[in-house]
Amino acid sequence: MIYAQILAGGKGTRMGNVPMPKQFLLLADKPILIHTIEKFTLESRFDAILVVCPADWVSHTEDIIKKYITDERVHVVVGGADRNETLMSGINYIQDHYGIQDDDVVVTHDAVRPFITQRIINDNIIAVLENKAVDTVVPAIDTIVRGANDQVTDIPVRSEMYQGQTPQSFHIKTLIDSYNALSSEQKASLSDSCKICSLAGQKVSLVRGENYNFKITTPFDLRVASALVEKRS
Ligand SMILES: Nc1ccn([C@@H]2O[C@H](COP(=O)(O)OP(=O)(O)OP(=O)(O)O)[C@@H](O)[C@H]2O)c(=O)n1
Ligand SMILES: O=P(O)(O)OC[C@@H](O)[C@@H](O)[C@@H](O)CO
Repeated sequence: MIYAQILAGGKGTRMGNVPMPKQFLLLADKPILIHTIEKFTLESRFDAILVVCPADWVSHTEDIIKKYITDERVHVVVGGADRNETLMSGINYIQDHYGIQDDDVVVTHDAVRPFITQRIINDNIIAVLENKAVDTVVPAIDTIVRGANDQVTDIPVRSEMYQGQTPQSFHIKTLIDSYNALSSEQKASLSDSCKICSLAGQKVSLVRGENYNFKITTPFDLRVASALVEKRS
């Protein structure tokens, strides 16, 4: 089976003083989350599309899905305290509702990257059917500088530097085994799901993202996203 998992369990604290987690804010005529779900419903190879949201936003999430989406593959799942706990809540849902087979894979995506393209989804599906873990990246445009205590400690070669996006796609059994192999300190330090696999010694393949597939994190990002949507329509 090929699953999609949309990670919508965050609080959006960097968005500042807004009335709801950023994934539920309107982008033009509908919530950011709905734009993202729509892109996944266009892909017929997904057997199920899980939307993992905060526990106290389940009924709101169900309401907006009912309003905007007619695809019966979409299911709402309760997320966790951090992003990887949310990811694993979705995996537990798959285990409980469908069972996990040897060749099952999942394409996971941030709810707040609504400009994902069908090309990126397709490349992730193709890559994850041949590899255990896949990351979507764009080449670093700025030079990346490593620093500590107000001092430069390293300036890595830029052509080897990328910025991580999502989707991040996994062979599900490998993801579970890799996650279970981590210590609780390692789990707490992760800001990225592919790192689960790389810390566990798994190879992670790269798929080309798009600058357009940016994450809406701050009020500035929301203004850029709104301008892009308005220009398109
Ligand atoms: N417990 C969490 C935390 C984050 N996410 C999701 O992971 C994606 C990317 O994370 P980020 O931009 O960091 O979202 P937030 O954690 O909501 O934002 P912030 O860090 O500003 O609070 C978002 O779609 C967010 O909903 C999640 O599913 N579960
Ligand atoms: O570190 P942040 O909380 O901004 O983001 C966490 C994740 O969303 C991030 O790991 C993916 O978007 C891809 O790197």
